[in-house]
Amino acid sequence: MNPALGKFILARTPSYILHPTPTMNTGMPLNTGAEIPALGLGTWQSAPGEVKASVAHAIAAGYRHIDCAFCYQNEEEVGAGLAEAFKTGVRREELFITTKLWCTYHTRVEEALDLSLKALGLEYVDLYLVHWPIPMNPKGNHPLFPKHPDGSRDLDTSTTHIDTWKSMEALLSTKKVRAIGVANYSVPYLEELLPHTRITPAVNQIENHPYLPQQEIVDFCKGKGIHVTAYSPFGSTGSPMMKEEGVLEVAKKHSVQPGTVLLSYHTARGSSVLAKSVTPSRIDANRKLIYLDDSDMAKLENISKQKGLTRFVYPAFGVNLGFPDKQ
Ligand SMILES: NC(=O)C1=CN([C@@H]2O[C@H](COP(=O)(O)OP(=O)(O)OC[C@H]3O[C@@H](n4cnc5c(N)ncnc54)[C@H](OP(=O)(O)O)[C@@H]3O)[C@@H](O)[C@H]2O)C=CC1
Ligand SMILES: O=C[C@H](O)[C@@H](O)[C@@H](O)[C@H](O)C(=O)O
Repeated sequence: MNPALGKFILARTPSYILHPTPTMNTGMPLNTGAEIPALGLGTWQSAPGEVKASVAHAIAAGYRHIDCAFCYQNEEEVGAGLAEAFKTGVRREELFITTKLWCTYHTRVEEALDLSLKALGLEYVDLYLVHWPIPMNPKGNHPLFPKHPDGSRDLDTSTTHIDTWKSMEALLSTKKVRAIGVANYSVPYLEELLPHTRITPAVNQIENHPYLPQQEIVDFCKGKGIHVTAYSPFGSTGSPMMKEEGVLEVAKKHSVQPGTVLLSYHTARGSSVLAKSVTPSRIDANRKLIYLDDSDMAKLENISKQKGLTRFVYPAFGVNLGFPDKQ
């Protein structure tokens, strides 16, 4: 097309077409050909007695993406919430369910998946993630969090996350997973893994918010066709980021709640995002996403430039996970 004509058309195209407002179920493309809904309900630290109702409420309110993990020890209750939703006529294929391989199961990948599927009451998950790239002793003093007498984590050094990935790849032919991916992978860990993969991870799920933009990972993943899902968008437990001044300013400008800004920050970057709540009114409020323009994003990006980086989730594995803020 003639460049001048292109410019003319662009100048007259309404901005809502150029920058369509994302919705909670905007599908974001994965390298498998499937799509992941922009917003997912988180279930970490959703207590027993609360999580069934929160999952059922979220699905009734329109959520289609639920994030789970074996180590959250609540998959059975999540499954009860899913069963409730199915009773109302929601079909399995309308949902996008993620769960994760826990560290003490790196040498028992299919066994771990089967345990999660049984608890969730599902025949398959849409996405199965390696929760952390650190294998832990499967025969230690605790099934999930084995420790040495000095209190340090009991790691399994007889295997590596590359071996784990090969077992993940083998799951695809079982039809019990639609896609496989990783979580908490830094650039150095991805660089170590990718030369050994037959299947590129579909997703890298990482902590992400204006206090921890992790632009280097977001850019690296984009270049490799790996979709980024952001976790702890509110700063995790107690949602500390909701009170951040820069976030409040952008929220005021758009007449929305700070949570809307914190969630929309990710869709503006092409990432999906997980928001945890067990409170019905918050589950409802978190559905709203808006379009943030370059000036909004610049303001949000400025927060960590001025205040420094904060990482809220960093379990004491006792190894260098390769994140620049933790060197
Ligand atoms: N792969 C991984 O290693 C990790 C994955 N994740 C995933 O990401 C999800 C989200 O991250 P998470 O760390 O849980 O934290 P979030 O950043 O989602 O924050 C959760 C906290 O925010 C509160 N909250 C939620 N919505 C609102 C609202 N509208 N107004 C005020 N407060 C609100 C919740 O309270 P309440 O529930 O009481 O309403 C809870 O205290 C997890 O649940 C999990 O699924 C998270 C961490 C690590
Ligand atoms: O997904 C949430 C987090 O990764 C959580 O599973 C870990 O932080 C875990 O509690 C640990 O101590 O290793």
